Amino acid sequence: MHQKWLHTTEVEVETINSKLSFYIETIEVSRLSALAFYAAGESQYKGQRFFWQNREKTFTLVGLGHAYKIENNSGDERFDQIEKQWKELTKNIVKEETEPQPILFGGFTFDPKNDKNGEWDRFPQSFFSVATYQLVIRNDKAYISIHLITDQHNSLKEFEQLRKERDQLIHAAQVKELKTYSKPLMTNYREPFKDEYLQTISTVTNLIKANEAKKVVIARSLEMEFQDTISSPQVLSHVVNEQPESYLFGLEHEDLLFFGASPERLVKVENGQAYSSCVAGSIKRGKTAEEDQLLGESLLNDAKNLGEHQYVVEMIANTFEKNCIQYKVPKRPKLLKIRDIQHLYTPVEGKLSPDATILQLVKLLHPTPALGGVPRQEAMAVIRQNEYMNRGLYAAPLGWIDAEGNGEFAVAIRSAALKDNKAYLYAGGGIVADSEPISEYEETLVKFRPMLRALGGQLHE
Ligand SMILES: C=C(O[C@@H]1C=C(C(=O)O)C=C[C@H]1O)C(=O)O
Ligand SMILES: [Mg+2]
Repeated sequence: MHQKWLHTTEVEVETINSKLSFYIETIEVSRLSALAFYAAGESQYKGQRFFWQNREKTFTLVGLGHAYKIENNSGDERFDQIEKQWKELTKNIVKEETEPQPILFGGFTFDPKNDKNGEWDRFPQSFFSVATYQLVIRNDKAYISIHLITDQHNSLKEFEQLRKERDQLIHAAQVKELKTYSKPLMTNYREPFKDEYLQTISTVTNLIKANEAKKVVIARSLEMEFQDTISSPQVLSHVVNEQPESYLFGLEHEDLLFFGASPERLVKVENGQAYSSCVAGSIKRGKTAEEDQLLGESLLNDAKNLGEHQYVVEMIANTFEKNCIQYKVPKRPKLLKIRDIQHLYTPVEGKLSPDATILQLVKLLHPTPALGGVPRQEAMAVIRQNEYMNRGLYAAPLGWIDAEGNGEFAVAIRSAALKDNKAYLYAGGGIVADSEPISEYEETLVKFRPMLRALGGQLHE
């Protein structure tokens, strides 16, 4: 395979606690499957990998190993802290010398105040890393960067070691390129707290009718068990093959893999331009083109769904109003059609004010009323009290930033957590005054489908 050396750089870093050196080397490789590169890290870097692909499939990112972790359990301060530490680490990086730049990838959990135990117990409130091996694929070009961040002065030997390993990983990825993966064999399927969930929907509609909130998003989980422990390239390969119209993501933390295929952008910033999307209001896809169109039209005219949607538009527009020099919001929603479901969709776009940043927008936007509710604090309290699970990263901001202020975060829905031979799938929906328990329940079944399919579980048609 063709390889071209691009740059080797050393940057000094001064953090509050220490002086570090940040070594970066990037090569361009002629052609590489992102998933095969991820799979090549199976023995050395299991538990320290990530995978990301944007909706348009113009940007793919894979990370193997943690060159540096930035994590915290700082509640409301967590966004500012991540931003501050990332700025410290990358302050001396000169863009022109390090293209593509080092990327920080990770997520913020949905609600730091949720203390329910379960699969998320060991996961911090914010978890980000710079990968030891970073693969970026964009404009049909693949770049692999080695990152070494160390307080040792003479690291040439260590760096030489990393170069050797990089070449082995590339070789292993080429060997694995055409590998196909089977579906896991499911042995058990549970729908925990189904009756409680139905009851909660009535409780919440009553709270809303009594004016205690206007909208609250209530979610639930499914549990599946498998004959064997599932590898994360195995599930990711199915997601990649089956969900072309979504953000695709996988994030490993110790023995947990969180993965999914979300249609929903929280925020993207590119050269000072910010983009968000209001996605709320749902209906299934039709079996024929005609039925699909009729369903879509009924969604566009349905008062309950338009109500759910409008709360999101108001809140996101408001945030752009305060953080942009100019911004635009279409008057009416369009349809966003993905494999299993169609949604009401309003894109929002604006030119960021000079002092606004992507992480500030993440902090202000999360959770939008598409995942939390209105008013925000009241809705969060209702969720904490009424949901029978800890959302962890489900419905939370997940994505990346670079050293220049560019980046993108999706809302991590249509997602699941995988641990050993068990999977926990998550789905919810926006509850408003006229929501009905059974139709909300059915809406969650449709929303579970992408992950059920990837995991080889039965589909509730
Ligand atoms: C909460 C989820 O989805 C959100 C809720 C929607 C709704 O209630 O109509 C639609 C899209 C998402 O913003 C989920 O998929 O779990
Ligand atoms: Mg809904």
